[in-house]
Amino acid sequence: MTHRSETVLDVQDVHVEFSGIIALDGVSFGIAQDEILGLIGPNGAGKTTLFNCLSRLYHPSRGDILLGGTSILQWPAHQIARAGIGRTFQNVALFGDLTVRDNISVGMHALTRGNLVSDALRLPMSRRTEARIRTETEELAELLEIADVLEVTAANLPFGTQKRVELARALASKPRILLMDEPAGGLNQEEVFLLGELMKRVRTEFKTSILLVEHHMGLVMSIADHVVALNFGKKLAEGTPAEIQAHPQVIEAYLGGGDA
Ligand SMILES: Nc1ncnc2c1ncn2[C@@H]1O[C@H](COP(=O)(O)OP(=O)(O)OP(=O)(O)O)[C@@H](O)[C@H]1O
Repeated sequence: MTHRSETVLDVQDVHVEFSGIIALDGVSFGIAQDEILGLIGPNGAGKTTLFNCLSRLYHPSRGDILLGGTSILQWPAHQIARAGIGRTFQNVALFGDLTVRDNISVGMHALTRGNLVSDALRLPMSRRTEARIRTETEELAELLEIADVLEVTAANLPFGTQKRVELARALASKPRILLMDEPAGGLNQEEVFLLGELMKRVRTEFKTSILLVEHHMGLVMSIADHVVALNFGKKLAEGTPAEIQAHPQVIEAYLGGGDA
């Protein structure tokens, strides 16, 4: 076992049931600071259900989820970015008719609040705030190698580029933890490799912990620091990628289910 630093997010004994089907059965694990944690498991293992609990779409019937020691279960889903949790979607959820610049800025507006009076009067943002958003948008675009398409309408971009725009938007709200739902889906081999490199750079530059739910084992095993394997709603194993790849029950779960 490698040493892991203090946890940022703690999943504690989470239990979710859908009219008799137990989707998660007492799952517990933690995500450390600046860590990329891969969450894997065969079809129906409970990955999406857990992801949806973390993004507050589902509410566990038992257990707790703590971010920086505070339960997130009181936060409504639409305020989760404010709580410090960013996310990307499996099929990319951008504002297709907005430019890349505006899509990224939207993520920053989630954090930028005027006071109640200026909100009520719908006063424009201060010039300083506008300038800051502009600079930060451009810095993010630079990092994610989309600076050359900042003024392009999002819907007109290739899927792989749209994914990077979505990642930039999620990072714009400066999350403590970033949830990524099958980011490799729909990408070719080279794009998956580039995505992995990008995620490592994001982690280093932003000090963001990343929870990666992913079927693409090559990606998980090459970039995750720590892996949690689920099966039938329970945690089967956790450890380094090498430990998980060699874990007899994990191998059995994948081979047994015919899912790789
Ligand atoms: N909304 C729902 N209503 C009823 N049952 C559900 C619902 N969502 C998930 N389940 C069930 O909960 C279990 C876990 O499903 P979940 O989608 O979380 O697995 P998964 O690991 O994400 O699978 P996959 O890799 O196929 O996406 C499955 O038995 C599934 O049928």
